[in-house]
Amino acid sequence: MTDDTGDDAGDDPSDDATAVEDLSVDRFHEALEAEERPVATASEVARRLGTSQASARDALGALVDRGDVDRLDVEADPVVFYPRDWGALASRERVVTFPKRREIVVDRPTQYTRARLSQFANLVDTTGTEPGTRGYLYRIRQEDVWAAPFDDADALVGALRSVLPRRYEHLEAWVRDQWRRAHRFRLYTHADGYVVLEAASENLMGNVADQHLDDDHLRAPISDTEAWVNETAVAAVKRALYDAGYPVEDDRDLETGDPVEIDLTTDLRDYQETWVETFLDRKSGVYVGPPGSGKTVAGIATIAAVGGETLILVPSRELADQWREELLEHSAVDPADIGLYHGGTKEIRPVTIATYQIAGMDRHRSLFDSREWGLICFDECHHVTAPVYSRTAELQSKHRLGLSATPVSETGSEEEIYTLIGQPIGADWDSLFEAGFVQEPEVEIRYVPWREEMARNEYAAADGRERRRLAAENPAKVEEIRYLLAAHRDKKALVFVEYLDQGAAIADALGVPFISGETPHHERAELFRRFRADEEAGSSDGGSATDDDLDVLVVSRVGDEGIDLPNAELAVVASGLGGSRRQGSQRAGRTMRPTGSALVYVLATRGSSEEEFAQRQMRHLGRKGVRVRETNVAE
Ligand SMILES: Nc1ncnc2c1ncn2[C@@H]1O[C@H](COP(=O)(O)OP(=O)(O)OP(=O)(O)O)[C@@H](O)[C@H]1O
Repeated sequence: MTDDTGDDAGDDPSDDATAVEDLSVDRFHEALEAEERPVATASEVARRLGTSQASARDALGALVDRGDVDRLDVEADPVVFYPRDWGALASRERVVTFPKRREIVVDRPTQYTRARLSQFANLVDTTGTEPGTRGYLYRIRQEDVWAAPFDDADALVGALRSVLPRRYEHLEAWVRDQWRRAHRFRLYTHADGYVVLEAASENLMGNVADQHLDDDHLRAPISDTEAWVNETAVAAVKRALYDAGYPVEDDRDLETGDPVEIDLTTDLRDYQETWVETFLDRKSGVYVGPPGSGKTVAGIATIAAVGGETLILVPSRELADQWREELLEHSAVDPADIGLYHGGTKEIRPVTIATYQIAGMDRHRSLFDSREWGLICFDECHHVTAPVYSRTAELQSKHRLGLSATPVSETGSEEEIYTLIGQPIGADWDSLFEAGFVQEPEVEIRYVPWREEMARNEYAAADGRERRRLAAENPAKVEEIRYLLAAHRDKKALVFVEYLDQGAAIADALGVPFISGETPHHERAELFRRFRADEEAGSSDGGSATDDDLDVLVVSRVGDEGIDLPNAELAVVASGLGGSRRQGSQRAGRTMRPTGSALVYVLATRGSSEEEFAQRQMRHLGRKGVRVRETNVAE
């Protein structure tokens, strides 16, 4: 271990006394800001404060003793210092920019700053445990710039400048470049009724469009910069150009819906108000929150605020009826203004609720395609299947709203949802748990259906141990694991399995390592080290994961044998429900940190003996005072 000593230790010692007295956490923070790094060595702090390295080190040592700053000794490197908690730095808002990474850390952001940032940046993470002391990490991604609700690049850059402490030329240039990309292609309706793709230059039409579009996407060129679009390929054209980095503006003319009068009768909670305001600003987005967090109610408030004809798409008829009831409960809408469009009922009203199934069918297409909806709301949007996506992508609407407990679709691609609906809004689950609106369970049992006919049949035909194994290895569990990891992407997770084949298959599907009894000891030790590494590395590189870090491990029984992974915050028990009760609660215990913030999800195949085991285990845990919740996963 090397200390950060010596380089300028010979400075005038009279500096030292003043520096030690002077160095407040605030000044340390200013030094970090100037360095554009979340950590700093004593030499760097000394340079920024204009004092000697030795005195800076002493002053930092004093801050460490007071508990405001932490230090990390990195082998063969100088010691680095970093604030223990961004939130403990000051009671006022603080914005630190890392322009190269296009990241912004805001400590105690005001509502204004959060609202502004949400227009052009994505909330990646929050740190700290108390709501009032949280640090917020935002990242500006290209799709955030593309979807930013501004009239022009100047207005967007103006918004950027209004929250950042100073100007960042490169960052602004990048933002302008991304903005430009999003305004190079446009679709419009020709006076004769057909759809035209227009490029900003001949070169774009010749190179970009030619390279990325298929022959059947365009019918014929109209000019050097315009082409006649095959009307069944509108969505495909939008998708292909989006993937090429050129999102298309859609200015097609469609029949305009009538205004709708709906008064909300329920008072929104603060966070719901923020969701709705953010949505109105952006005109599109996905409300992402845990089950029961009030997405439907926020959706109804959005319908009321938009006040235009609304199409609500839901996965099942039952949900269509439920939506109708919720609309009546939370708003003063006239029941005659709500139409149901599914199965035998085919009503189009100011607020129409239809199933995805109908929306994806060719013969109902014109009903949806021929008008411009004020708002389309995609409920449970992660369940939307690919054909429905391509169909609804062509639906024209002024506003698109998705509701989801996870932004990841069943095809495993969140890009799809972001492209077709909009950016996630309100993904900060922990604050909902903290505010007590939604109770975070300690253990949640999720009953997973069979999704593959073959697996279900095999199960039905088997017996004894084989039957138990097949229930344990239900392939639908893989999607469920993916979903849970995505919903908690900032948490370190362990996935426990009983069977080696299953472990290997899950690890393969997720692209993460699998540790079993067959894994050589040194490899196992190395993987555990990388899983634990983040906490330490987090302080030396500002929390961004290095290539070496592991966030997810699939572990077979060996994981149960007293290994110590204190930073695991999430456990998914994919199989092993036939095991002893002791083993079950041990698995739960493994991830329960002293703070009690770990979550355990137990997956049980619906209609199998796993269900019974899970319930028995649940009663056992319940008696021990553990909060347990049961959830049925939709088919
Ligand atoms: N602002 C509010 N005031 C009072 N009750 C509310 C409010 N928002 C939501 N609720 C209630 O909380 C419960 C959950 O709300 P809601 O159905 O909107 O959640 P959700 O996130 O859509 O849930 P799910 O994902 O299960 O569909 C409902 O009983 C609803 O009436």
